[in-house]
Amino acid sequence: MSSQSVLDSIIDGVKADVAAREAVLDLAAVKALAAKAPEPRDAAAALRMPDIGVIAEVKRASPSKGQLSNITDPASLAKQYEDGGARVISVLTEERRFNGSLADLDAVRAVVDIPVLRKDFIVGPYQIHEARAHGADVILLIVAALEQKVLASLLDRTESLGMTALVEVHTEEEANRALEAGASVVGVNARDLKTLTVDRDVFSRIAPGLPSDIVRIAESGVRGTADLLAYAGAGADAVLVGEGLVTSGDPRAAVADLVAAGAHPSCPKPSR
Ligand SMILES: O=P(O)(O)OC[C@@H](O)[C@@H](O)c1c[nH]c2ccccc12
Repeated sequence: MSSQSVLDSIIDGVKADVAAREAVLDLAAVKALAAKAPEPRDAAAALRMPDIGVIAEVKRASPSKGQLSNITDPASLAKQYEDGGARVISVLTEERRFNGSLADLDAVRAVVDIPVLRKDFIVGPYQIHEARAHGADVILLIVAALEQKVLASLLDRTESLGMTALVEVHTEEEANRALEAGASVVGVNARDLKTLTVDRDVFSRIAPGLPSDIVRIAESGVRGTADLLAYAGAGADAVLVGEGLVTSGDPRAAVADLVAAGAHPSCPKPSR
């Protein structure tokens, strides 16, 4: 058997799940639903605001840790994140490894006023229209999972539907591909999706090389304010936090702590 990375095996499952959904609701039908969805909220503008933004994630489980939190009411969790000062809510919709769903996305989008990110492994246009149909304002595009032409066309499609693409990279080469595809919001994931190891220094190696007009998001590994400050020092506009919030016991307070650290005069500020 050839050696399959974690990412490859997740993508195989996602493709099977997308095919099953598309057999029930075809592309034309999902496009029609997307056209009737509420207008997208401007996430790029939210992320360009002063101070360090917090993107708070609804994350039940992960391939590296298994179950993280028994989230029975994702809408209430998202509302607590919003009350704590989050700028964007991320909702994992991948089912097999992250135990998420589009129902979680629906529930969250209905109760918050800030932009919502559909966090999934996007492999083709169907999921982009589907994200919009379920109210997503932002979608994640993972460079490591997409060929260059596909990445560029999915980015175009995302923007033509009025949404923002958060383009995720883990290496300099991937960062160059993201820029070449036209990304304006780049996320540097400290977690290598092929091996699941976390290295927070990946952000400080890649972010300074990005053009100054690019919004820079530091993803993964934020367990407290010290991690936020370190990412801010390396040029982050925002941090994306999952595990640290869902395991905190008080999600509103945990977000509020991060937001306060990011607004403190001693915190390095985005240079734009
Ligand atoms: O739970 P953490 O370490 O705070 O990480 C959040 C987020 O960065 C992580 O969930 C993530 C980043 N990129 C992804 C891509 C797919 C699935 C999940 C992710």
